[in-house]
Amino acid sequence: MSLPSHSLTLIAAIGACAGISMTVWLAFALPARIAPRASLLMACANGTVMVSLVFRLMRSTHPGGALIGWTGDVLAVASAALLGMAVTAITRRRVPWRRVCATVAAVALVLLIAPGDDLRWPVRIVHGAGACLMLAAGIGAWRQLSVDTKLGDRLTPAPLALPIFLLAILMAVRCAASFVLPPEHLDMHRPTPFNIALLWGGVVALLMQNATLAFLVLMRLIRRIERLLERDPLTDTLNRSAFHQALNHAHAWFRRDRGYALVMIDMDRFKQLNDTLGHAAGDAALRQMVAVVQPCLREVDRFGRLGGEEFCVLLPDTNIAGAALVAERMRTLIHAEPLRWLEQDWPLSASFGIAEAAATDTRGDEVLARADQALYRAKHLGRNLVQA
Ligand SMILES: Nc1nc2c(ncn2[C@@H]2O[C@H](COP(=O)(O)OP(=O)(O)OP(=O)(O)O)[C@@H](O)[C@H]2O)c(=O)[nH]1
Repeated sequence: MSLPSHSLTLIAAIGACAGISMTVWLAFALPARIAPRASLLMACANGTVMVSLVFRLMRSTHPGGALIGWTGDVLAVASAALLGMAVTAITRRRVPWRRVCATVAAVALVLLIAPGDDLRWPVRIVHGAGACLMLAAGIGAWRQLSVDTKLGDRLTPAPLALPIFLLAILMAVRCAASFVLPPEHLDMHRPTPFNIALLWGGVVALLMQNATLAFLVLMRLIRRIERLLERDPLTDTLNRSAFHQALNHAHAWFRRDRGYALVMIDMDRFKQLNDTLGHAAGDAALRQMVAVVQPCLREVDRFGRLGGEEFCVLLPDTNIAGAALVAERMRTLIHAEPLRWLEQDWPLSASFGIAEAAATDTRGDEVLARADQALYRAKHLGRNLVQA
């Protein structure tokens, strides 16, 4: 029976895929500086795959070179560890450097004391450890993608974690094969159907892994750009256009029987603060006000800056009585914490106007206009007040 391809061609294909991927990830990490930490780890992982393949091939051509074989094996485990760390870097923030380095060092030590003349031992140790590392990375990626609400609203974790699990399965299969197959069949040079199938799996898994990680990096980038487009840079609340979008969305739901209320907030005598303490103090007061009222809000509430020192909070599923309670709590908290600036305290306060969506409102802007009128009344009645 003629085999579909020679194993050496497939090993070269894995090396070429790893080399091309390494170059792309290096371009991501260095000139483009896109997710530099994860990209650099992916470049190192692919580079290590390439170098380890060369060393492990040399083991067959230099059968006596125990050090060559050992280096190739350690690099193979290191490549699995680096791939796992890259996945962690892109899905989580903290990479467990110490734990992974200790695992690779322990595997290197075990490989040193294992019988060098029997290929089954390095295959068991390298692929057993590699499978465990990839499994841990896959589970970590799955968990993180399941709880990551920023990505979770668009992506499901299964297709993203799948290539990592595929690599873990391939490594586990080769580890298991070392208990069943005769040692000479474990040499990947030999074009046995098992080796060919495993090598094809390696090519596919490597390509899928790189494509998935690149996709995740791009998703993060898109999220960051979207965030920059919708956020106010000073206070990190929604900017005017993003808030209006949220308001229109809430009003569309209101027509389907989901009420909402608005709370307009305007800092009192802010011009005086700016003129006395300076613009930087004014900016600090705005940031402090936002930080102080944030704990009063639920996750579904939307907080936006409409301009200057004027803000608005959208409270879904809330009536006017609920909005009054929230606004009163905010008012008390703002007033309780003066701005500490250059060793002096400046009293802060804000006025509030609240309104609830009514059946006669055709657009969200009409509710906003009512909240604005209520705010005007609060200012007119002496400030530091909530008005409906
Ligand atoms: N520091 C700072 N000041 C701002 C910002 N945006 C607007 N302002 C200032 O906010 C002040 C708003 O002043 P007014 O509209 O007169 O309001 P006010 O002094 O708070 O008076 P009342 O609302 O009636 O209590 C102006 O001096 C603006 O220059 C900002 O981003 N940072």
